[in-house]
Amino acid sequence: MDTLRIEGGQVLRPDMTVERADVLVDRDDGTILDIGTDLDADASETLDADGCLVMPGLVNAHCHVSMTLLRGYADDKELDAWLREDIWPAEAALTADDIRVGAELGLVEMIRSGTTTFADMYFDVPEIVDAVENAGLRARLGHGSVTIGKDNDDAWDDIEESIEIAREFDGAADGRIRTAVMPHSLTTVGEEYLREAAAEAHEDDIPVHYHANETTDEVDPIVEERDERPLSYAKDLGMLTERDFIAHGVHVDDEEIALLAETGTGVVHCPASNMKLASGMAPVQDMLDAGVTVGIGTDGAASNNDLDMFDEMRDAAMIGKLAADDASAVAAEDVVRMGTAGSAEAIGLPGGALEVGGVADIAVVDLDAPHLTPANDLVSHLAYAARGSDVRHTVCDGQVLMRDREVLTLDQAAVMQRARDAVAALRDRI
Ligand SMILES: N[C@@H](CCSC[C@H]1O[C@@H](n2cnc3c(=O)[nH]cnc32)[C@H](O)[C@@H]1O)C(=O)O
Ligand SMILES: [Zn+2]
Repeated sequence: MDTLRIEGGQVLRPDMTVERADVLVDRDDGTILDIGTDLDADASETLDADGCLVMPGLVNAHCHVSMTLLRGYADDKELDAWLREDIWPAEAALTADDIRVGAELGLVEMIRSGTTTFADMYFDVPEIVDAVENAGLRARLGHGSVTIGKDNDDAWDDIEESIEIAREFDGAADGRIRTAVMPHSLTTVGEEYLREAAAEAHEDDIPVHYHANETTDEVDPIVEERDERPLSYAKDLGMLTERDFIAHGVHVDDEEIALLAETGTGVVHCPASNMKLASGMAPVQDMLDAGVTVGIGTDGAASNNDLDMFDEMRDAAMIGKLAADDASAVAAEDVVRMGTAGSAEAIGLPGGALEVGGVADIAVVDLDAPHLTPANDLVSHLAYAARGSDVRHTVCDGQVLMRDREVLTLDQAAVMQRARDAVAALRDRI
């Protein structure tokens, strides 16, 4: 058997306790064979975890990965103006090659910061599928559709593309890639398109993922026009089911929180994006109390401006306390759970916990740093003090994607240079 042993570290268990243990991985099927001390099998490969914390790979549950190219391109604006004035015109000029290199840049960034799994809404998805397949991550990918401002034929074409992409690539990369149908949001996609997209997705057991209740500008028109809250509208459209997941959920009232809990719909909290675009503060503690499945996502790099899930967990804890006006809200354990198991559950992919028989999606965090000293509480450190750059090794599906801070599946320097060149050419075109 082809095995990998991660040895000498401390291991974060699903109940958020930490114990000294080695982890033995079956590289053939990508699962964890054993966790403990004195594992006797001779491993084909070892990773040194002395002085490190071995934790589940982080799960970035909402991203637009190729937006790394637009990092710092337009800042300091609220959502609607930012999208319409800056982002959508720039995205209209992106080529398939740009999408590819932007995705690879994002994947390098994720691997370097211990993210093994992500959910992504973008376009030119075949490029992203191929990049993910080669880079070795796990992902739920989809084509984001917008219908406002388009004639009926173009609108249906965009919806059809989302459905076809989802059908074509579900199960790609030996099952590491799953898909979702991804209408952009409840206000940028018209009612008949949303209804059809959800019906077609669910016919094939494919989830629906969309932005919802991100800003009051998005909520108010729905309430005015329909006299119902956005998530009640989404439920009528058949888009609020156990397999579906929404991004943001900032402006949700108590009834909508109850709907999310009842239907089992996942919510992806994106704290940095919500702060940067001044969208608002999501009532995360209220959602957790109601039993809603909550994960964490970075959103695109242009509204963050990085893909570091450690930053995101800290932001989630901080803004969660402010929103609840309670320093005990959204505690360290809660954010670490949300950034791992909560995200995995929300997007319907395996991972987020280190368990025998579970997938071997693992981040090894180097604790030998001034900002992680002393080791009073390692879960606290993951939530409040660690950074993506503390990650030393990253493993996904049993394969080592980064060893001793060297990314093995992508040529980091070449990807960065191609990204710089792509953006120089893009700026000339715009
Ligand atoms: N097919 C669509 C593209 C949709 S992809 C998903 C879109 O979400 C956009 N996006 C990024 N961050 C956010 C956010 O926070 N809220 C809403 N949309 C966002 C992103 O720029 C991208 O255009 C089209 O042709 O316009
Ligand atoms: Zn988004």
